[in-house]
Amino acid sequence: MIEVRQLSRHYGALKAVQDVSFSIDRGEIVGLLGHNGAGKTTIMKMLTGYLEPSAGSIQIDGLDIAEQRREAQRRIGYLPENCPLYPEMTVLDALDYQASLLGIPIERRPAAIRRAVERTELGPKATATIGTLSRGYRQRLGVAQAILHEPRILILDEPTNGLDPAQIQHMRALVRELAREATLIISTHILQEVEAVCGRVLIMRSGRLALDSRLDAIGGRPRLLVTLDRGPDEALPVLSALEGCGAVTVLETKDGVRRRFALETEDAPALAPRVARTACERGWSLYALETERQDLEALFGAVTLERMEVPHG
Ligand SMILES: Nc1ncnc2c1ncn2[C@@H]1O[C@H](COP(=O)(O)OP(=O)(O)OP(=O)(O)O)[C@@H](O)[C@H]1O
Repeated sequence: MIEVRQLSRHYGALKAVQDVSFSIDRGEIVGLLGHNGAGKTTIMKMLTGYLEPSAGSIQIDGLDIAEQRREAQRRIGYLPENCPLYPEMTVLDALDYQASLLGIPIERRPAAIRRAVERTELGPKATATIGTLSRGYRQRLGVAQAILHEPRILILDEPTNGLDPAQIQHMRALVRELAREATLIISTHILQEVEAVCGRVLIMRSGRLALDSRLDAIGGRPRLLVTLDRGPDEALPVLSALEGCGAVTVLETKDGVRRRFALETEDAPALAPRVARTACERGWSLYALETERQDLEALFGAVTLERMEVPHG
């Protein structure tokens, strides 16, 4: 659905985006993650046809954005980072104006506007002037403008930026709702944003794509963490002998009584009940039994650890 090949964009000597390639299938929700200045907005502007790449190609639904820009843009809805809105217009006027810019025929506009208002729950503010809206409602209006023409691809730049926690919850619910009918790319520097709504993450670092991974693949195979009231001398031989258990590592001693062990295994859900049964049979106290997963935060930290300067020249 989206094919990006060796995309680069330079601003003078500054290499804002360098040699980035990825493809996105229909129905995916992809988080584009990176520190400030990593190149996220530059990529989004190129995907939406508002900025020309210095090198590389972008295909949207099989259309080359350099050659069939208008056609490709018709398939895309875009919420820019600072969505420009006219404060003196009402919500309905703004949507009507946007519908005309999008080329929606006049007879189809009322239905398109009604549907966008319903989906973004803007009904109570439909006749309010934009200048009186809260930040949350303005963002919803930005999204409503982006979905008026029912695009197959939605690109949202920092959709929860500046929202309060309740507004963030609402925006996330809206994003999930929108994803039922469209492919979504969401740019953010907030990890929780990606974990809350995305199935896949692209991490940018200094203009380059540092990681492209499905979220459920992050962290690899989880270890089983076991907290017992037994020391390594007693527990290690028993745990290591359990069916399906690989190497066992002693992690730490908790309060002098509880010990934590990490069990490597191909199948943590199958090993967990064996550990519980064995502890019970031996009269050990089992304080905790949990699977370990390297989370996105750890990964993001590792991938973006070196905050490299954007190279010049
Ligand atoms: N029009 C421009 N002219 C010159 N440099 C620019 C321009 N737009 C962006 N840059 C620079 O390109 C780099 C990438 O910027 P970009 O806005 O794409 O990053 P970002 O990841 O979206 O950051 P943020 O999270 O802060 O929005 C930055 O160093 C930025 O200063």
